[in-house]
Amino acid sequence: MIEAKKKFGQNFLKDSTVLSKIIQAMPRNDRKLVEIGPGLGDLTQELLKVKPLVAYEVDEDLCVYLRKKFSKEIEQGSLTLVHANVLNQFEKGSLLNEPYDLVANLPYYIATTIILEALEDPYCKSMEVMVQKEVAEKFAAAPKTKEFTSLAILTQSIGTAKLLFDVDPTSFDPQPKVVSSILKIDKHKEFVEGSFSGIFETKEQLQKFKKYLRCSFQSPRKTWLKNISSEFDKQSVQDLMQMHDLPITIRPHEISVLSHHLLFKHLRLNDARKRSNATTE
Ligand SMILES: C[S@@+](CC[C@H](N)C(=O)[O-])C[C@H]1O[C@@H](n2cnc3c(N)ncnc32)[C@H](O)[C@@H]1O
Repeated sequence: MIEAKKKFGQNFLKDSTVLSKIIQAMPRNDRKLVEIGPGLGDLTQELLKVKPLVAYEVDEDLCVYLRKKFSKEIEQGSLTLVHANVLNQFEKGSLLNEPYDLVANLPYYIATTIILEALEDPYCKSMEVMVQKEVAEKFAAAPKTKEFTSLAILTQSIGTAKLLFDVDPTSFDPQPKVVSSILKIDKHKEFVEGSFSGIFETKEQLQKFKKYLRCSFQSPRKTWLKNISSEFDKQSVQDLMQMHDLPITIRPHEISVLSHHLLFKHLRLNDARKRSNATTE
């Protein structure tokens, strides 16, 4: 018998209704599938009925169990089981060297980090992941709500994020202390190889946008003007806000994703103009 290990965030999904709802919501296309943390393989078994997959599992004991359980599928090549810490794999590059969809019941202690890595992995085209409900709400938050932070803006700049449904702790063994949710993120078609609608043409621009967001939300209760003025000239920011009809009292979570893109673009242009004036003077 395999004991669940707390240190690896092991809560095994045992509810067949939830399993079939996850399968119903998964994308139907010709892309490869990746699962993170197959655990005892209940979700893996259902996924394999739809298409072949590559699964990353950190726990060697579970890998031994899974190699036996899926010996036929591994031999036939429909399941590739990789014994690895998925975070190390992201560090090396992508989870797969071709476009893929991610479906997983994520280990909660590193769920946010995994989603952020997958967001920036251009080969990952979509995610359907089980996470703690509060985490799903942060990624899928709507503007003007208190959950709408830099995390939601970054996510919704790269794709559409939706909380599909909640999952009760009783669906797992052992039961987690929190309610879980299925989060679906579909990347915008333009986000291919790090290029997105002229806003993030390069990986460097995406990093700059992340820096802009950190600055915009450094004190979430303060006004956006106060936050962003620590990095950019206050008068130019005020002029920009006037141009976009934004009240100077607006706070960062009250600004839409699109407006954040426009503000970021203008601030960068202003900066570039200033730098080129300085070199010609
Ligand atoms: C919440 S359980 C889900 C198990 C199974 N998919 C299910 O639905 O019952 C999380 C799984 O992720 C694995 N895991 C934890 N940390 C990991 C890591 N860094 N890399 C790969 N797998 C990891 C755990 O060992 C466990 O199998």
